Amino acid sequence: MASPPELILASGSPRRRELLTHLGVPFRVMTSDIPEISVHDGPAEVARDLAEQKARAVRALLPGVNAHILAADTLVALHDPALQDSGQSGTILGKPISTEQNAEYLHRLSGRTHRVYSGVALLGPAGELHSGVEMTEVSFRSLSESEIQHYARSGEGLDKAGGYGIQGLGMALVARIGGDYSSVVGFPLTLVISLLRGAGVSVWGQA
Ligand SMILES: Cc1cn([C@H]2C[C@H](O)[C@@H](COP(=O)(O)OP(=O)(O)OP(=O)(O)O)O2)c(=O)[nH]c1=O
Repeated sequence: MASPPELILASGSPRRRELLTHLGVPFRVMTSDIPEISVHDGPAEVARDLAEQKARAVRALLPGVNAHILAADTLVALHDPALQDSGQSGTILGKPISTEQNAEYLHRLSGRTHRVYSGVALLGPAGELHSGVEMTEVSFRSLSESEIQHYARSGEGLDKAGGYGIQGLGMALVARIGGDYSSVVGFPLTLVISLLRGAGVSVWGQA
């Protein structure tokens, strides 16, 4: 009887590792560098495509290994209707390169609603690829300059899309969210569970 495929998390994110641990499925972590892709699709397609690229990049490091490879990508897109006319709606905010840029992001998010997209890809041992995207709307309260500077100087936002972490100090920036919280943190558990079960992986005792 062939052993079942192992699960590999193609991510260096400690948050993704922690969230996957909640599902109780044994896994190991492997990372790779992917080329930043410039696609002209919307943010949902970019997130899905980057997740698929991450999974494929780790698969390339493991030729012939009997494994499911799980990857994700999270991005923040401005969405406020008030930005429509200025053409800014849909603008993607990646990880800030400095605390100054982090503060600039917070100015753009302050008092507005934006969308967080998390793409997830699961690449099976025979190359079967299943993926999906989860969108959560996040509304920031109106932030004062000193609050923006205080948060940017904390450094919490520097390794996070949009320059904030809802699971940390960033919780104090948020007025409300509409949708999946785990997706904002970077790993939409509902989507991950459905992809894993779809591939025959048992989660919480149910395949
Ligand atoms: C919006 C938001 C993003 N994030 C994180 C999730 C992701 O880790 C990160 C977005 O960058 P990603 O490129 O999605 O992921 P990563 O570089 O951290 O890790 P890897 O590519 O190896 O999987 O931002 C939070 O932790 N909290 C938040 O509130």
